[in-house]
Amino acid sequence: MPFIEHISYTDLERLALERLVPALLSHGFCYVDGLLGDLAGSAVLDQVMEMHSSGQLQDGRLAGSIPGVSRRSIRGDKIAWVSGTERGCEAISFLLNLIDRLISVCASRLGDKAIRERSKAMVACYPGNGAGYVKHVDNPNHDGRRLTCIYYLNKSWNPKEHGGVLRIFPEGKPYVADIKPLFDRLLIFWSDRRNPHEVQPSYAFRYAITVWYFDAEERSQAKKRFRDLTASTGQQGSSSS
Ligand SMILES: COc1ccc2cc(-c3cnc(C(=O)NCC(=O)O)c(O)c3)ccc2c1
Ligand SMILES: [Mn+2]
Repeated sequence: MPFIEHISYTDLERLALERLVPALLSHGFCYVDGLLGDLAGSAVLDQVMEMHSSGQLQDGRLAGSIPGVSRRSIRGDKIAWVSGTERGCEAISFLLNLIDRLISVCASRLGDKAIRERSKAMVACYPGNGAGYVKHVDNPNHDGRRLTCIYYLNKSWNPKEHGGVLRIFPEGKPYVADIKPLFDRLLIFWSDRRNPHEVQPSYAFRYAITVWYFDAEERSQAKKRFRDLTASTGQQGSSSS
């Protein structure tokens, strides 16, 4: 049996190991362009636009309401949650499967062996009326979300005209990172307080698909806290996204 001099990684694994993992460890965020290619990327875009035009995207909710402050002034997106098995989501399912494989390779190198599950995919459209999303942290209080992955779908996006830049304010760093929501771009960042971020006002339809990957231990602790809370207050626990 000849000695195998090298293990041939697939392009996906090479991308994860040589680009994504080093960037996540050093900067806490990274993005990849041309993830699916034009054909598959356009198939995902077509399915998202069909969801939008058929009225399947609803106003994005907030984790908690603030008296006297309109929800829209905080986040103006319209969203739908998909598992990928729905009819008309075949291309979205292909995308989710690819991101799952990418993250599973990364997780083993990020010291996060416990990343075993993720949220459903949040299909979002900022309607282009100047709405954005104020500066926030996705997971400020240990709800289990470890990585945020956002796949952008916006062809010929010009921030000067359309705005809609995602600005990340990496904790403790002297710079901000402005990420254009460009077609076939995948952005990955730590979901916790390391990465406060905002969506600047958008002046054209701005499509994205987001999935959050959970740290299994933190997620189960958060679910336990939620069960204890609802048991002690006697409220019906709402299903969390
Ligand atoms: C309680 O139910 C829900 C349901 C959905 C929720 C979605 C978000 C969310 C968080 N971050 C972003 C973001 O940062 N987007 C960056 C970009 O598009 O470039 C975004 O678009 C949406 C927050 C809270 C939610 C609560
Ligand atoms: Mn966010």
